[in-house]
Amino acid sequence: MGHILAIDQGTTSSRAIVFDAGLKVIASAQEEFPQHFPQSGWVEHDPSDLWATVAATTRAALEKAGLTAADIACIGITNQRETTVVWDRATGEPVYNAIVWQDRRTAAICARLAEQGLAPMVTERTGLLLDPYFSGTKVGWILDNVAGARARAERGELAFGTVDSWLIWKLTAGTVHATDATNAARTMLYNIDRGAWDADLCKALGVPLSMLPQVRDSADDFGLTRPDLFGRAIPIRGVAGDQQAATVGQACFAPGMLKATYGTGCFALLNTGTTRVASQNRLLTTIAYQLKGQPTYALEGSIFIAGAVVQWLRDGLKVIRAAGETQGLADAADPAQDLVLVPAFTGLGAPYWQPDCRGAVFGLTRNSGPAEFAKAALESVGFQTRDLWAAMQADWAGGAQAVLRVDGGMTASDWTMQFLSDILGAPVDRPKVTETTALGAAWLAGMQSGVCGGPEEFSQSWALDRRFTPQMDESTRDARYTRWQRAVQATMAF
Ligand SMILES: Nc1ncnc2c1ncn2[C@@H]1O[C@H](COP(=O)(O)OP(=O)(O)O)[C@@H](O)[C@H]1O
Ligand SMILES: O=P(O)(O)OC[C@H](O)CO
Repeated sequence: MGHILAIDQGTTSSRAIVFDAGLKVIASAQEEFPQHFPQSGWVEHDPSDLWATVAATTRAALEKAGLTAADIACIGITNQRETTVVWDRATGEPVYNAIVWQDRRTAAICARLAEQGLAPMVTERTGLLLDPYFSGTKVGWILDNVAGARARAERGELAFGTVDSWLIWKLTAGTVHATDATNAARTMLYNIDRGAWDADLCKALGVPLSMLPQVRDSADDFGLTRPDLFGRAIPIRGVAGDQQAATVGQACFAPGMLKATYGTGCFALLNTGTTRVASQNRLLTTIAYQLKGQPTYALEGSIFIAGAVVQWLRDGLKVIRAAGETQGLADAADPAQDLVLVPAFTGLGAPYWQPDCRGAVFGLTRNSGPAEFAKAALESVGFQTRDLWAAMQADWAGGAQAVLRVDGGMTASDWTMQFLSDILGAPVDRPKVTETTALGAAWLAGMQSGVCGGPEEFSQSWALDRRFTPQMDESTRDARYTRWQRAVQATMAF
């Protein structure tokens, strides 16, 4: 007893991590699953793959830890957000593949709803922008494109859930249909002021209220796992979307605290406390976490390409074999050249929200080669973060704290973290524990079960690995950022 199991169901893989009561990682297991791209701009997952990899990695992590279910006090779940699953309540069978957050198939639906004047209501009530990124239009698409689905949904036979709800349903043998407030806040169907599903938005998007899960706190009772799954029923006590779980895992509990997670994309969240802040700079307003019925809000900036630009150097340009090689190349780049890469491979996210523009490189010379490309690629991550940082500083009168906490796979790159600090003109803190997302989910569950202490005690356990401090002089910083802004404007104008 006393151990905590975190399930981290991500976009490309599922992971299970066993923590001890002191939140130290004991063992972990990870499994990738297939991505389906049935048409350009469409991205799907098979919900049974999500479930099978979660069940398998959970068993594998327990085995590696040398523990059984009897040693596990509770489970915390964290998940890729917005991804949409619709299933039959009686059979538990999905009616369609999961439509993934990256999927753009509902762009035309969003454009039509915008023409009807829905955008202001979406932003006012949900804190989001009317965009295919979120779940609402994906649910409508399934009901309108799967034969008989709408009629079945209207008869109350179908259930909708983000990935957390789907996993809870499977783990509890269909006895619990629930989600937490952070995941609900990403659906475009949830009123973040009233803390309830919004009947008007559900009507406008054609989603019957009967399909929706019950919304609970992020630390709450989400039922017991089927005893036969892991050998004993384990209580599920924590749930949060992955970027929110990382915010919690980074102990960003005080207003003004800010984290950025650098994986495939980058997601920055600024804690704005119990007051909701409306962005004037095209950031999202979201729920960072909800404890004891009280939501804590955040401003969020989402960048779609961060670590993915390094994958492009490796798999697209083939100028590196492994991500770690970028550092040596960037160091070797000709300082006289100043390539600017705008990695709008799938459009630009916050604060531009330009789904249709595509990437560009500026400043090429005959001497531009792999080293200059690598340097420009790593720098693009810093520049994009500065865009978010500037929007956050402008949006929040409280004044964002002048330190950025970072996590995610790409923070392994010291070069990128140093440039990030240089271009922000602010310290960048990398913690010792980089399993921040799983840690956040584990803590939520552990606190709810009484295994872990409250936010203050957890904050004290946050430990610094390395602080990067700005080395660039101010005029260089300003000149370089101005050049980036010109490059972005030129890319969007093309
Ligand atoms: N040393 C490194 N230098 C630069 N990028 C890196 C390095 N190590 C990992 N990355 C990038 O980090 C990303 C993986 O981070 P991870 O947090 O596992 O992402 P995700 O959860 O989105 O799959 C990859 O896109 C990879 O290119
Ligand atoms: O699964 P990740 O880490 O790519 O995160 C995806 C985000 O939750 C999408 O909003």
